[in-house]
Amino acid sequence: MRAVSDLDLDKYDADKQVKIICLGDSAVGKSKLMERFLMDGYRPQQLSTYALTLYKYSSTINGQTVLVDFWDTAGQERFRSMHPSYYHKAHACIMVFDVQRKITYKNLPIWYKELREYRPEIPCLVVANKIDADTKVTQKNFSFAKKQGLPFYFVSAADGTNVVKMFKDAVQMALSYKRNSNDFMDEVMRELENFDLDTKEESSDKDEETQEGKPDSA
Ligand SMILES: Nc1nc2c(ncn2[C@@H]2O[C@H](COP(=O)(O)OP(=O)(O)OP(=O)(O)O)[C@@H](O)[C@H]2O)c(=O)[nH]1
Ligand SMILES: [Mg+2]
Repeated sequence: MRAVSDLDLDKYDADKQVKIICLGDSAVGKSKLMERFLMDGYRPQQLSTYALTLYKYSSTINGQTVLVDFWDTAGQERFRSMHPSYYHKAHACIMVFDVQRKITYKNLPIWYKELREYRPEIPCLVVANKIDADTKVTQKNFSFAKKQGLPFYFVSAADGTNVVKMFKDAVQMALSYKRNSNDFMDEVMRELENFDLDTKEESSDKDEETQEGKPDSA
């Protein structure tokens, strides 16, 4: 088994190579989302059976090939803390919770705090997964993302809803961050404000959180 420190992190300095990490409680669907997105044509490359999985993705954007490494872990999540090298040189973060388990939403501030300790500036997408399990859930107002000024996505790894859009945005944001440009991020934020997902408007100002920024378990 290779230790994370053995990985060649310098490669992420190359122009068109980005690293995107995934955070969130255990069983929210991080791995299933990656598998859903990468299913056709890209096979996950497993570096370690229990510590870290690296999913390789390449895409041609404006005639240029972009290489993306999606980092995914298992196991450590239960401590809600990652090894610093997990964050090292990451260009974007996908932060996932499970709409079926409120606690995973309430834990987002813990993940977000640690992310910002290591990577204060990188784009971070907030992802509500498993919306297939409850069609009404998209009417709920999960305000954490809005409060933090982060892009928010309702997705389902099971039926694929919004998965490609979310990942493609993540790649673009990572590239845009690498180029020190906020243009794409601004564009996405504008677009998501008008994004409808074929459902009703979110109307209520009600919050899923009981205490702002204070999860009820730590
Ligand atoms: N209904 C439904 N179930 C899902 C969805 N995504 C994942 N699951 C289920 O949730 C469970 C956990 O998914 P994983 O992708 O393994 O979760 P994870 O976040 O990678 O979990 P760890 O590796 O333990 O951190 C599995 O049983 C999946 O089948 C989804 O969109 N809808
Ligand atoms: Mg996993």
